[in-house]
Amino acid sequence: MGTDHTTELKPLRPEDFDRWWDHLVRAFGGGPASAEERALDRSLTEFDRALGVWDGDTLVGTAGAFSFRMTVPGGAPVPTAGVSMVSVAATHRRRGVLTTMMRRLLDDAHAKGEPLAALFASEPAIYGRFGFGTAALQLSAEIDTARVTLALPEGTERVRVRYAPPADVLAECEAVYAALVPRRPGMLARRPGWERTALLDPESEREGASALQCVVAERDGEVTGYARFRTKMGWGPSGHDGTVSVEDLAALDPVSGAALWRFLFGIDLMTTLKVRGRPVDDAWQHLVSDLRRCLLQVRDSGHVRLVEVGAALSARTYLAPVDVVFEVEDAFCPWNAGRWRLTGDAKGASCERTADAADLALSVRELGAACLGGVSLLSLAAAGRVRELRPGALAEASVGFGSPVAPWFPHGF
Ligand SMILES: CC(=O)SCCNC(=O)CCNC(=O)[C@H](O)C(C)(C)COP(=O)(O)OP(=O)(O)OC[C@H]1O[C@@H](n2cnc3c(N)ncnc32)[C@H](O)[C@@H]1OP(=O)(O)O
Repeated sequence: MGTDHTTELKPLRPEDFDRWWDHLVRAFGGGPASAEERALDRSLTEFDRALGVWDGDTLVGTAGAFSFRMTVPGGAPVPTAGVSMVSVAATHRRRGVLTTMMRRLLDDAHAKGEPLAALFASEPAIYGRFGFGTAALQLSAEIDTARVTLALPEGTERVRVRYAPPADVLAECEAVYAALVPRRPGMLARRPGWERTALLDPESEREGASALQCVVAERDGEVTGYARFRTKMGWGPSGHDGTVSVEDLAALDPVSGAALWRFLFGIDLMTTLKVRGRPVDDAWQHLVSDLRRCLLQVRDSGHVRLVEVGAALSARTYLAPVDVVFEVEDAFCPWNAGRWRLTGDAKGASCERTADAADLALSVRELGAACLGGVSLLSLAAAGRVRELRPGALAEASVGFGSPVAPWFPHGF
């Protein structure tokens, strides 16, 4: 299949992987990339879902999909194409190479029966045209731990926190991660091997910080949480001024989480705690004495596309009863366009084709933004992106689509 007169889209052959990966690294600025990362990416690449665009013998485009299952409101794991590895040579930009690759990736996901596709965007402006909506946000903070204190829940003192080499406790940490997957929309069940991405720790990317460190939380001898982090020493005019940067933290219960945060807040000689890529409703915000001194920032995280509207909306549950007809616009995946009746509640849902009059009109991008429960249809309507055609339908759908837990994408891909 050609993208223009000279280029051709082909599946990635294993013998072309190194060129393909080098192309991707160059498109992302050509920064240092370790042999370890290359080998891990190779092992995670699903060659039957990876694409290259060639101009003669020259590789000019890369893209691929990973087979995840993503949690939706209600807890169901929904097969999801994790779109990734997108790069187009600067010599061939803005000629439709990405568009051709996205066409193939979404057609393949549709043929496989995956109701959803998801991605992390290098630039949020790229993917709306392909029907992706910003479905999850992420929180960063820079906490002044010399002044901000924690109020700990009862029982925190019974949690033991111990250092462990990150690789030695990988299986226990992955078990904690897996137990958390059903609890939050956006969480990804992933194939074995993905857990190793958390261990990548090339010296060239540490910027003067320590190697990756890990502590686990234990209750009654069981691992109930973990934190992976780095420390970086600093000395200012008035003395110690070190920084702790949290890479990853997960806990099965409130006291295990509190014990891990207490540990991170209390490391001697450190005065700043940096966290990034956290859920917007992360619990530590309710433990701190002074949220203002935590310098919160929010940005987009996961972008979601409904590959199959009916299957995607019937896979989740709804906080309150919903019975609405959507008029959906979807120029890129026209099999979704038209009217769908969604009926559902907290127990389950169905979403079928209908000839009935529409209650709400919107594009598939708005459904992508709203489907994990983190973006309200009402707020999209306030921006003119959803139109209410039956009075009351907007409030009804907005409440139903909500989620008590903020959606969050646990890691990049
Ligand atoms: C999921 C991921 O992997 S995210 C990583 C994406 N990769 C990168 O950021 C690496 C550096 N950038 C690139 O490799 C390329 O510039 C890409 C992949 C972003 C775009 O590839 P191209 O082949 O130039 O895109 P293509 O020509 O198909 O563009 C399709 C449309 O998107 C628009 N578009 C492309 N890139 C951008 C952008 N960065 N910002 C806004 N719009 C964009 C084009 O203008 C075009 O619009 P049109 O249909 O109205 O004419």
